[in-house]
Amino acid sequence: MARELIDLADLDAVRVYVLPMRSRFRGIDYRTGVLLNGPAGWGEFCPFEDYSDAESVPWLTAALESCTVPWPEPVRQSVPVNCTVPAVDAATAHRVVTSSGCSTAKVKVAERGQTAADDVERVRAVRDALGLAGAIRVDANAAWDVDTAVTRIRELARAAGELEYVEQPCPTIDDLAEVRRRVDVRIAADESIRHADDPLRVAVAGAADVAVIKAAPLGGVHKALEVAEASGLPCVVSSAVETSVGLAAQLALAGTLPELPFACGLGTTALLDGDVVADSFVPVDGRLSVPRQAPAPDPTLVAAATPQARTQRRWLDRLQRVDALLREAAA
Ligand SMILES: O=C(O)CCC(=O)c1ccccc1C(=O)O
Ligand SMILES: [Mg+2]
Repeated sequence: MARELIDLADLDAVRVYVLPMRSRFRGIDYRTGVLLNGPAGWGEFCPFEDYSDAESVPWLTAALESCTVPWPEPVRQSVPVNCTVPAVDAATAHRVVTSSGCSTAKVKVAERGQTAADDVERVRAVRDALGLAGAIRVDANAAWDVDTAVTRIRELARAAGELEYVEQPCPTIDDLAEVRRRVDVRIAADESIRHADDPLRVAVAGAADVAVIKAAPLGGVHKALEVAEASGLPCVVSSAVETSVGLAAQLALAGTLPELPFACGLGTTALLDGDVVADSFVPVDGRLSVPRQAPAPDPTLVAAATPQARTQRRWLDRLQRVDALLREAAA
């Protein structure tokens, strides 16, 4: 596959966008990225601002894959998704769930500056909004040590009635394995599976019940499918809070996995205030369709999301530097 061989100068369009987040998420209030148009359509390059150029290389590989080669044949036409509840107050959490129409919710917990009681209240509100039939998973983004994780998971499981899984309670694989032995809630690995060259089967075996995979940081749909297979675990595809252009690749991945036993973390356009495509990927009855290619941005929406020249310059420079690294790696 010659997807990384396209010259950036040969792309038909390169557009920088900035969209506000509805609530602060992962410490950010705005999402920024670059939309690329190539021979096979559109792709999105949107590594978080704190990522190094080296860490951003697979994000560019994924974006170029999307605009230069077709995705593999999907095995399903739509996928169930969760709504994502940021570390907001209980009333807001209730609204987020109710307005999503999803029957699975992923709740952010262990946010810096908040208390265990804040998490319990948020999870109670989410259960109230979902009803007993809904599923609740929580994501601690590696914030806890082992003992804290064991205590908090038990508290949150009680508040939720039942937890479907807890995502990345602790930073290391060894910690995950120990927490997994001590609680009877499933453990999902997310941050532990960020690089396609992580020695997966060995690393995650015994430490997790579920693997969270993302097309962009793993270098695209094809690469992420290999990672999924190597993990030997049931997989959940989760977004990087892209626009609908980048989300399309994640949906292609979710549509192609041989097994999809859990809802995916792809209901995230709700986290953004706006989109760059007219027909935004908003879940209907808790599901999203699997597209065959990324949707084309709407010129009016892109114009409205275009930042000032300084921000454009910064992102185009970043794109050039990461592209240079990608070429070095391919040479
Ligand atoms: O999985 C979801 O519901 C939404 C995506 C999400 O939580 C996320 C989005 C960007 C970066 C990290 C994460 C994460 O899962 O930790
Ligand atoms: Mg996570």
